[in-house]
Amino acid sequence: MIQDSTIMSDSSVSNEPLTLAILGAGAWGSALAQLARYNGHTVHLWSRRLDNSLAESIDSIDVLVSAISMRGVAVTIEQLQTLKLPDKIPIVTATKGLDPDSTLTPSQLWGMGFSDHPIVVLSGPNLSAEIEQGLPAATVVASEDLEAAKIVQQVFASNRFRVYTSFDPMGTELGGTLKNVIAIAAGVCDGLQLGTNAKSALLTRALTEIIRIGTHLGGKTETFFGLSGLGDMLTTCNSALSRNYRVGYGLAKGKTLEQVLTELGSTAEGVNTTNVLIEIAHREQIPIPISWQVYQLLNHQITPQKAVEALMERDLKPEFYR
Ligand SMILES: NC(=O)C1=CN([C@@H]2O[C@H](COP(=O)(O)OP(=O)(O)OC[C@H]3O[C@@H](n4cnc5c(N)ncnc54)[C@H](OP(=O)(O)O)[C@@H]3O)[C@@H](O)[C@H]2O)C=CC1
Ligand SMILES: O=C(CO)COP(=O)(O)O
Repeated sequence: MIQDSTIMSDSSVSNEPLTLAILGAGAWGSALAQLARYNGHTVHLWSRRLDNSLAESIDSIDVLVSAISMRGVAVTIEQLQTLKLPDKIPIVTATKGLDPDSTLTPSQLWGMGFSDHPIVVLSGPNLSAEIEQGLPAATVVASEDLEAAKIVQQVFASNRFRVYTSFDPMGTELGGTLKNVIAIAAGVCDGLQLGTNAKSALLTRALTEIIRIGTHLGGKTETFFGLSGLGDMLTTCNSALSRNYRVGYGLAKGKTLEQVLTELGSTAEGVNTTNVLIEIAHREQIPIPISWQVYQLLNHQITPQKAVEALMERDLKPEFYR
């Protein structure tokens, strides 16, 4: 029998200290910087607010990591294209969002902007506050270029952060992105105190919905059952640390969206993602009933209570189609 250690060991990837640029010094960029430094790597952390230039930050780096919110991705790619990025280094995208102008994912934008570089998606159940406390967590690094994924795996993997590789960047990225919409619904469910049965039904049907549209967009079914899919959905939908969950919870408690977002004071990607997702679903004719209720709620077209009623009163059907 082949031993697990035989399958896992990989001597082709070196453990030597590397130099990284991490773009985005918000909650996630800072946590990723802490993980890389814990492994002895040098990190140039860049954001608009910090007093360092983008050109200096990418000088002589081995890996580029983007942990910028969705709204900053396209503009940062444009800025980087005017600079000299070291040849062929892996570009890691850790953003969970959809671009409102093109409806593309961050990895698609990076791939179009830097077609000579391997693109690696990093995504999983990774609440930054828990990671910064040193609590154990796991994630996925996915790329069509396995060697690049293995380099990124070595950069971040440690006794507190377990990193798996995957060949499915689209599925990995969409799992982390689409669950933010469902986290808003989960926050509503808990804010309205609908109970554990309702929450389980919501999350289970939401997974079916994510798989329906996620596979249509190119993700693999099994990826959505993994860490970056179901795993991240469970984390985000069950934690008050999640900003998307807090959006839904606040709306259920009668706050306005504007009030909730002001109180959060940081990125809740699910709000923008919902709008873009509905545009994609209409274009591609894919039914996504839970996300549709979230969309109506965020756009002041329905109350939280009416959204629940609408989901409960849909046409009856088999759970699975053959
Ligand atoms: N926090 C978490 O637990 C996790 C977050 N993520 C994802 O990571 C991404 C970032 O989240 P997070 O760090 O929490 O968010 P924050 O709000 O804490 O930080 C956002 C970062 O994006 C930068 N940014 C925003 N707009 C622009 C712009 N127009 N141009 C350049 N930079 C910009 C900000 O720059 P500046 O500092 O200059 O304002 C800041 O560094 C999101 O997509 C999120 O879904 C993924 C996993 C875990
Ligand atoms: O993606 C996350 C955890 O994996 C972070 O969730 P929030 O953006 O909702 O805080």
